[in-house]
Amino acid sequence: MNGAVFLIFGATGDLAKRKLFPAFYSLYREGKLNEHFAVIGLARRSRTNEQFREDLRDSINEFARHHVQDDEDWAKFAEHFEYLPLDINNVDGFRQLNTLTQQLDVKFQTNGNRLFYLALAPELFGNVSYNLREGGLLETTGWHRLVIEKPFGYDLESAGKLNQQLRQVFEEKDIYRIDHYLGKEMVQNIEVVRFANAFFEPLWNNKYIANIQITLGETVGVEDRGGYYDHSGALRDMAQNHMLQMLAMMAMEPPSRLHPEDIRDEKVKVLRSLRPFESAEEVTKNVVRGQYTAGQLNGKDMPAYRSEESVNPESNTETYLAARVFVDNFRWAGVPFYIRTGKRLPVKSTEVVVEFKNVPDNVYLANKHDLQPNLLVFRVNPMEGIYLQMNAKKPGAEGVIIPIAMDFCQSCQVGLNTPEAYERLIFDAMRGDSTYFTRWDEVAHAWQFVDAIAQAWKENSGDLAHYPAGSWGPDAANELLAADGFKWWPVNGQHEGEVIWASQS
Ligand SMILES: NC(=O)C1=CN([C@@H]2O[C@H](COP(=O)(O)OP(=O)(O)OC[C@H]3O[C@@H](n4cnc5c(N)ncnc54)[C@H](OP(=O)(O)O)[C@@H]3O)[C@@H](O)[C@H]2O)C=CC1
Ligand SMILES: O=C1O[C@H](COP(=O)(O)O)[C@@H](O)[C@H](O)[C@H]1O
Repeated sequence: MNGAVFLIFGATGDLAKRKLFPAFYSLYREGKLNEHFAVIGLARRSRTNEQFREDLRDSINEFARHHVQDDEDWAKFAEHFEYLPLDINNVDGFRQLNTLTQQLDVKFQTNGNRLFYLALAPELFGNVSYNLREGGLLETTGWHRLVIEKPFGYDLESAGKLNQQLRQVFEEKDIYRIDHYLGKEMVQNIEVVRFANAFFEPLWNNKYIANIQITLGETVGVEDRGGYYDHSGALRDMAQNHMLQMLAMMAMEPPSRLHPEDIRDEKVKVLRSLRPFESAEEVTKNVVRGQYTAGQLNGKDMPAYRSEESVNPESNTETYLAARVFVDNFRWAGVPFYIRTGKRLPVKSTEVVVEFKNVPDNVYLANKHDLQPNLLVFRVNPMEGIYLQMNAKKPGAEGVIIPIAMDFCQSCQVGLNTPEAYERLIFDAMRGDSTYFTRWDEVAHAWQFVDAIAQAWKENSGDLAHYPAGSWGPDAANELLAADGFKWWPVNGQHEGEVIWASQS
């Protein structure tokens, strides 16, 4: 690693405080950031370097997985951080920023490498990139990379405009679009489990898989992001990005090489193969949307979405979505992918369940055993691990078959040592590895797919179902699977059937 100056735009904001600064500290503590780095925090409000470093220390103590040990250690880390008040619309401020960056480049020997992290509202991305160029910040011999946060646009058209603005200044290879789900340990593990195991790879197709279910459930409501969320909803906030990215990881073909572009090529082929919804009727038949009303969660009263701060009291924004999606290619023809996400659900849990088809009518089925399907579950969040359910003979009992499980709980083993998604992604951006960032064509295909849903909803607000906070969403989401002869499998370690053996070690 040859060092870099990191310029964090939006350094006084929530993302910087909760995710970015803690990630820098963990990288430093783990030796992944050597002494050749500097961080410049940028935002409009005034802060001295000392105040900024105090804020930094508070955020690390509150949110980082490594806490600050002693003052000497802290001082060594903190001296890499400086703050400059800057309004991104003020080009002169960028010239001043360039001078400071050059000084830090010399001081920490970072070879002219610069990473610009835009933890800002997307409307500001275009101006920042123009002003980076006008301010001379791209005139060094090192590399220049732009890391940007979601949401990347509001629909295909706005995303396209945003992309054009960025591309006037940066090449695609230097744009790192964050989807923090791609930084999660178990999402990255999907490809390893799929492609490194002889007993999964041959079965990974429509001959053996009945359906795939992706659940991304949250107990939280909209917290202090009501203004943003009411404009976005679950479709744009979660489905367009995290859910379709996970679907692509599950469905993609094996890449020919483990090169970022090869992996992204395979993912984009999946997104291109999503069967589009051609009419409002198709959307109604395949997509359920809901909004939470007042309810109870973990014994506490929860307000209705429409009573949340900064939310329109008559809002029709969806806080829940479930959909039946098909990938129209040779491997997946006829296999439904069911996706669901919602706020104020009973548990925080992200899981992907692969339900295998049952064995043919063999001697066991002929004997009228009620065989449970085999399940492979990727537990992404908060518990991390892999769960495999199969059928076996109940010990001692005559002819009784029961489901047993192999339950690998990775988070029980490595616990706090698992790097946080942002830590991993900042490290990758620093190394120039774009594998787990989204390329423009992926983003564009994902928008194209969800735009058809958004358009149908815009024309008909009548099919918004309501669900009480603390429930699993509208009944229509169960009916969606029941119509195909399936059901949602329980998540968060609450699987059905008599599990007689679970290994947690
Ligand atoms: N918070 C989160 O968990 C997540 C956030 N994101 C995305 O990250 C981005 C940032 O989010 P978040 O941190 O929550 O937002 P905040 O509103 O908390 O922070 C916004 C930051 O932008 C700065 N800012 C605003 N206008 C200007 C300006 N004209 N010039 C310079 N700085 C400016 C603000 O500082 P000041 O007022 O001092 O100028 C502040 O530091 C958004 O795109 C969001 O969607 C994505 C996923 C999760
Ligand atoms: O991007 C987002 O993700 C979070 C959920 O992320 P997780 O890592 O906590 O599962 C979600 O709450 C937020 O609305 C969305 O913008």
